[in-house]
Amino acid sequence: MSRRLFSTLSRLQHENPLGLPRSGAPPQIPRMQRGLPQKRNIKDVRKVIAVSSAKGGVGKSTIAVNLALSFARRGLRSGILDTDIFGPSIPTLLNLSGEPRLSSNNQLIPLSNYGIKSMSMGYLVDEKAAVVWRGLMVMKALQQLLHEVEWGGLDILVLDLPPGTGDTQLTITQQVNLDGAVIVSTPQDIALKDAVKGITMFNKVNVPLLGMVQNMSIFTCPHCNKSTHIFGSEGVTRECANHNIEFLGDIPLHPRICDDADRGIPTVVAEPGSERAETFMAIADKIRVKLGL
Ligand SMILES: Nc1ncnc2c1ncn2[C@@H]1O[C@H](COP(=O)(O)OP(=O)(O)OP(=O)(O)O)[C@@H](O)[C@H]1O
Repeated sequence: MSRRLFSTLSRLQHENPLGLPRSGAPPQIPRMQRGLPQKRNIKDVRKVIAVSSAKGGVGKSTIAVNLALSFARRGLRSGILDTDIFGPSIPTLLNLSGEPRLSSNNQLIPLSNYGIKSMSMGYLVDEKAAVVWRGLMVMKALQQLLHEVEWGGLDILVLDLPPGTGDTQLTITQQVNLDGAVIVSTPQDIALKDAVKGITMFNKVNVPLLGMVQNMSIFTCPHCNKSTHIFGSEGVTRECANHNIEFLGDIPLHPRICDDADRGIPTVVAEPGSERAETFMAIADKIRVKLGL
């Protein structure tokens, strides 16, 4: 972990983990700066996109990592930044672990696998430690993940956003110049309601919506070959039409996608010739063209 991040977090975490005043000592909380922070570019990165799903568990990280890998397969210098402080998935999905090294100017050096660079809170702290973090610690950690990583020249960086439309998502959209956002949803009404919240948030902060991806839309039984729309079929296309957003593609519910993710070899790498991998590639191509890459 970066020395600065280490020292700030340890101070906040160990001296006063819940921010309660101690007798005789004021809480060790850094002063907040007044006003909104300035939006900044991420250094040495040409295009930055966010993959978001206001609802949890709909496959956002799976899609984000497969998109980053698809960009790399097209010859782009690609990376992924896992901004989920409380439940980072990227270390598992890329089968990576260990502490990142520091560059000579004290920046975190990304960990790489399958031809993409990655950074995640999961490399820096034990997941159990972050669970008790207060808002300020989360914001501080996030700021460092966003602006203290030495990407060393990327064509595209995919930000894997945590679920929701709260503080973390707003901080990211307010602190980073995003070139666009991709919304992931299942076709289920309860997921779509949250997806619409995500659309509203990105519209409010003037981040262009690159499109929506429908995940887990169809399941084909390997025994009888019958296809079923477990969560419905048209939900995402309907919301795309309602909000004038491009429908980017449909990923099926398939046990191989889940198994490959769990063993740290995402679909695009594990079964590159499969229809599923081709779908990820086709979605990445649409995004690439929209971004002019
Ligand atoms: N199309 C799919 N077919 C089968 N399993 C899938 C598919 N997409 C995602 N999964 C599985 O669903 C689970 C949730 O996926 P994932 O972690 O990508 O979702 P998420 O939206 O990022 O979740 P979180 O809210 O925790 O960030 C994982 O076990 C993943 O392997």
